[in-house]
Amino acid sequence: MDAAIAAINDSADFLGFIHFAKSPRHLTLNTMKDLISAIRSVNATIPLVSVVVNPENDMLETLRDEVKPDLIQLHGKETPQRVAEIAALTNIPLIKAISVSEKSDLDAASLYEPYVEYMMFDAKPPKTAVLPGGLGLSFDWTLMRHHAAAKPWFLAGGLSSETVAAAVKESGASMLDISSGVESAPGVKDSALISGFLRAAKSL
Ligand SMILES: O=C(O)c1ccccc1N[C@@H]1O[C@H](COP(=O)(O)O)[C@@H](O)[C@H]1O
Repeated sequence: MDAAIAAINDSADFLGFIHFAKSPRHLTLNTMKDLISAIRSVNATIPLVSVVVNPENDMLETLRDEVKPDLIQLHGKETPQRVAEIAALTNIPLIKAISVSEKSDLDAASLYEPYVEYMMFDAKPPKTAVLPGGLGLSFDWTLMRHHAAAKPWFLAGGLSSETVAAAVKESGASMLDISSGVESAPGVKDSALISGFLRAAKSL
């Protein structure tokens, strides 16, 4: 909660919460529900995002009916058809994350755009990685330069207050997403790092 308050005080535009058991940032749906409710009692307007990976319908129904985030971020290998189903099932605006290591990884993005509010482009994890994101890995940001997008998109992966200026310059991103770059240890958000990142990003 302290990190969320720090981010709100430093004018973050979104807050995200991870539901993925293998992650050091994992929150149960009950904990996420309580946290979302607590944050809404101090700030009713900041959009709150539940981050999930290849979710089953029963979990999505719990998100929709109990957790009630403003957005759901899909950070797995969901196909465009599955994203369409999730949009219809939840009626909650979606963010679809795409893993990128080369230009051709961007080709599929347009297939998702009819069903989502935002796209996200994150570094492709190594095959051996346990997590699909949150690894602090970046990709060649210049790949985004000529990407023709019909929906607004976030740049994610390996961002920090040190890298953000180059990331924005090279990618042309206007929306950024950060996780491990504002942590003092895996899963431990650091208010000073959050402030430093938001100051650096908003000064660009
Ligand atoms: O952070 C995690 O543990 C995680 C687990 C499962 C799916 C996504 C996850 N993180 C997301 O990955 C990107 C980039 O993170 P980073 O800045 O490179 O650490 C971001 O959207 C996280 O929310």
